Amino acid sequence: MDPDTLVDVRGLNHWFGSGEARKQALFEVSFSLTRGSFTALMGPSGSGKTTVLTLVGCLRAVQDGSVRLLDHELNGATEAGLVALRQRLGFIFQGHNLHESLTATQNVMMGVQVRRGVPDPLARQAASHALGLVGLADRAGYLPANLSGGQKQRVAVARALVGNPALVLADEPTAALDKDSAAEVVDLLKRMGRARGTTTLLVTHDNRILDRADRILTLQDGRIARDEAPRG
Ligand SMILES: Nc1ncnc2c1ncn2[C@@H]1O[C@H](COP(=O)(O)OP(=O)(O)OP(=O)(O)O)[C@@H](O)[C@H]1O
Repeated sequence: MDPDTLVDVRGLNHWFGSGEARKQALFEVSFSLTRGSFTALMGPSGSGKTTVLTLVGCLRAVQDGSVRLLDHELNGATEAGLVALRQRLGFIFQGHNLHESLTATQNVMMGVQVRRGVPDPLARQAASHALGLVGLADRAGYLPANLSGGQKQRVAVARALVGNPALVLADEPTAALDKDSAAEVVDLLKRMGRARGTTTLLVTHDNRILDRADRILTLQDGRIARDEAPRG
């Protein structure tokens, strides 16, 4: 695999259900992601975007085809191997998924503490730094209930990036946000990705994100229908 390639997906097929209900969701999907790139994954509802994201994110087992991530083949990998790889990724899901009983800092600390053996003071220091980067230093002690939607999503961004992941996978991170907050969150992801060399794959229906992506992959009925680089 090219050393600049972080993710290489080849001939990926995926099925859901069994017996008569068995339905193919992905058909021979192939693409690769260069280190440090910011890629939007587009496509109509049901086209397979989340399925691709969860397969690349080691959240489901690869059934057929090849997914190479960080020089590991996911097809046939053990659960322990998948867990270890998952710990090197950052996830941002729609609706932020913050723990309501934990402060912003504590939520972000969880992004460090998924890796065992990180002492509390170090995790806290990293979390404070990450919250500063997303412009929330003055909200560090707030519970999610006291933050706006955009602020919560920025906490989620900080949590995803705090462990310095090689790859950030985001599933519709701006869906619940107004135009300005959405632009802010995307710019933030992009800027922090650039600064740290993080690769980002972002599933979205949001057309506003398109002109910010280095590359747009479009899925249609489980197949890659288009692969565009907007700025050539
Ligand atoms: N757990 C599941 N069980 C059965 N079918 C599923 C499951 N998850 C997804 N599917 C089916 O697989 C196909 C792809 O779904 P997927 O969620 O990947 O699409 P998507 O492009 O992310 O859609 P959306 O934009 O609506 O989230 C759809 O036909 C969907 O119904």
